[in-house]
Amino acid sequence: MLLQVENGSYSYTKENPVLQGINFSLQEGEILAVMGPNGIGKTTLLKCLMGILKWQSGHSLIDGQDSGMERKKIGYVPQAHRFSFSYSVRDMVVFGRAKYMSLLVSPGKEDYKIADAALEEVGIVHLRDKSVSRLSGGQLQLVLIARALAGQPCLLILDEPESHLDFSNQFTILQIIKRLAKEKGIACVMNTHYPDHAIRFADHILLLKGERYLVGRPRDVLSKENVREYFKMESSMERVFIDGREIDLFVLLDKI
Ligand SMILES: Nc1ncnc2c1ncn2[C@@H]1O[C@H](COP(=O)(O)OP(=O)(O)OP(=O)(O)O)[C@@H](O)[C@H]1O
Repeated sequence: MLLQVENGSYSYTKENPVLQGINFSLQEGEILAVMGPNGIGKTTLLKCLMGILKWQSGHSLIDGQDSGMERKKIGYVPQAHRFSFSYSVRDMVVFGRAKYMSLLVSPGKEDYKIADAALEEVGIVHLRDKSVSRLSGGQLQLVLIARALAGQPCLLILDEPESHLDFSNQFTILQIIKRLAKEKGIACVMNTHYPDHAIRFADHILLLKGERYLVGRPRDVLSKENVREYFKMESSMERVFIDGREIDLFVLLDKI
C-alpha cells in the first residue's frame, strides 16, 4: 500500500468541520480523483496529504511511514497560473530538485540530467530554453508536471490539472498523468470537477460531502443516486462500444 489515510479529520474552526474520519488507500500506479461540490474540502484534503495542514486526528502514511516524514516522496502540481518572472523552462523544472539540495547550493550536472529526462517524459524538450512567462496554459501545466517529476516522487498530488485548458489539452494532460501512473508506478491524487474525466482516467473516486464521503470505483461512486444526493443533479451513465472500445458515458440531465 503506497498511500494510506486513516481516520483523517480537519477543521479550520470548531463549528465547521471540513473533513471527518476519512479512510482510503492507494496502491502504486493508481489514480484517485477527488470530487465534490465547491467549498467542500478537496483542496484541504490535498493540503493535509502534503503536510501543509496537519490532520487534527488520524494520519496519512506513505509506504507505511508518517507522510510528514516522507515529504520528499510527494510531488505537487499546482494549478497553472501565469508566471511573470522569466526563468527558462529548464530552470523551472530543475527547481523540482530543490528538496534534495542544501541551501545556497546550485543544481549540479545530475540534477539537470534528471530535469531533462522529466522534460522528455512529458514531451516538452523543445520548450527547454523558452521563458516560462511566454507559455500557453497547456504548456505551463506540462512544465509543472515535469517539475514535480524531477523530484522523483512516488506520489503525485495534482490540483485540478485540467482546469483552464481546452478539451484537447485536457485530454493530453490526463493521458500523460495516466501513462506516468501506469508506466512509472506513481500513485496520483487529483482534484477534478469533471465526472467524465474521473470515469475515464481514475481508478477510484473519493466523493466528499460535508460530514460524509464515498470512496470506490468511478462507476459505483457516480451512480444516479449518489449524483442526486451529492450534487442535486439527475444523471445517467451508459456503457457504450465505440470503435471496438468499451466506454462509460456519463451525462448530466437536469438540476433537481
Ligand atoms: N484558510 C482557511 N481558513 C478558514 N476556512 C477555510 C480556509 N481555507 C478554506 N476554508 C474553508 O474550508 C472549506 C473547504 O475549502 P476547500 O478550499 O478545501 O474547498 P474545495 O472543495 O477545494 O473548493 P473548490 O471546489 O471551490 O476549490 C470551505 O468552506 C472554505 O471556505
